[in-house]
Amino acid sequence: MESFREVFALVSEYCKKEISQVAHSLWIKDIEPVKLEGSTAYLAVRSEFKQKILEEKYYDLLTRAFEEVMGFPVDLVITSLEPTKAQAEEAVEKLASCSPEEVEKTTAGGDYEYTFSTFIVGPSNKFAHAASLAVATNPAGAYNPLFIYGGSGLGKTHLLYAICNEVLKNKPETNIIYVKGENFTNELIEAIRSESTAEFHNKYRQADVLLVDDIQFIGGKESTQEEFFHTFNTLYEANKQIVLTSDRPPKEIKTLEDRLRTRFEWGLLADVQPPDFETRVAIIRRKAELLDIDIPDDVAEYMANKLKTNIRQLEGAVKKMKAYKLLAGTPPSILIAQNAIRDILNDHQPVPVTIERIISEVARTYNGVTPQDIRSNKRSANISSARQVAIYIVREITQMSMSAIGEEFGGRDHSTIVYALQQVEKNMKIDPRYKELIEDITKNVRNS
Ligand SMILES: Nc1ncnc2c1ncn2[C@@H]1O[C@H](COP(=O)(O)OP(=O)(O)OP(=O)(O)O)[C@@H](O)[C@H]1O
Repeated sequence: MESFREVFALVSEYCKKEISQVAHSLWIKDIEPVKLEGSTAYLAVRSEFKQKILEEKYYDLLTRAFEEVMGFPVDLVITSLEPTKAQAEEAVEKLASCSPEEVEKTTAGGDYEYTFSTFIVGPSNKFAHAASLAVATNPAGAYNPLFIYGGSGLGKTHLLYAICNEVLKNKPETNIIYVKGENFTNELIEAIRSESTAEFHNKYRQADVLLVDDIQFIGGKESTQEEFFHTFNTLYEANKQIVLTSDRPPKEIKTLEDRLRTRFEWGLLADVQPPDFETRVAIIRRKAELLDIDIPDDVAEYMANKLKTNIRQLEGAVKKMKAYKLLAGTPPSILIAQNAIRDILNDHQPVPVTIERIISEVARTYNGVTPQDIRSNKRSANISSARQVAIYIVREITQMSMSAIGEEFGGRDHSTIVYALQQVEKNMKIDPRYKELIEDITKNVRNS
């Protein structure tokens, strides 16, 4: 028996080289080598789900690995065992440290479409929902533009896609363009670089419905705002529907040009707020249904009490419960919910903002300046100014030491960094627009 364990250790090693580490630790590592009878190898796993995955996805790999190790072809028989309590506890422990991507893999197939029918309506979002539905059933005939704003994970993107799906259902030939504010900027930069701005204009100005997610990202970016202004006017005058989302209302996007701000306010502003308790419970039930898992009422209520501000987190917790059930064989309970919620809250700690992100956000704001320019020694006024702003924001957000910042910006010394910080602080005092620009870039970096 011991020797079969040793054989399997080699098989496992072989597999490790062939697949990702995550896949290996999730599917192969815990396989129990039961016995070898003649040329048949018996393996056991702790759930039917794992057994199914192994049979469907890893059977060939395991067969190859056995043949490689044993020197002759081997038949595989994979069975599933009910987990013992200790095994279940161990699995819970292991799952607690799974990344969202790993959990995502185990719940793959539970995806649903972002439509109005999968959107749960409650007091916190009923206005935005009604406005979106009106726009979807009667594009450019209800509210134009529709501007939806609110915190992260509260359903703005879901509503945009729901509009898109509904419009296409009623009129499949509609030319709908969905774009993220950040990508609109990137595409424009690319179009300018490759001298294809005419195509860029045409693409956006031919939309029947234009949906822009996270429009706040165009704030402070001159040519993007200019371009968007003309796109907006063309579409609006041609009676085409425009829907925008943002993490804040137009008046709070400080670096948005006034002419855009007023246009964004021409139609309807609709906010989405964090859902109340009943809506949270309803969302958990609906997500559980979509993922085909039973969550008892007391467990759903417990979860709704703990996760209050972000629907993405509620959804994540339901997915975790499903993963626990599939991988560890443990059905939803308050205990399991506690684990799932702890993971979710840990997973959603703000991701450390990287210097890369700050530099590219600053570069996007300064026309004609690239991230490479910011890190370089070039001294043109525009580049130096962008570099100073990047240095200031890096210091603000990361609290890194001056010399560490100097290293990041092409080996500059401590005094150069101090000088940059002083310059930015001085400019912020004398120029309110400059100050707003810096505040907006900082917000964008933090919220992205
Ligand atoms: N009312 C709702 N009913 C059902 N699911 C919802 C609801 N609101 C949000 N969700 C789900 O929560 C998740 C996050 O929603 P979404 O991506 O739309 O948020 P967002 O407001 O666009 O967030 P961000 O600003 O961070 O992009 C999605 O999976 C979405 O389906």
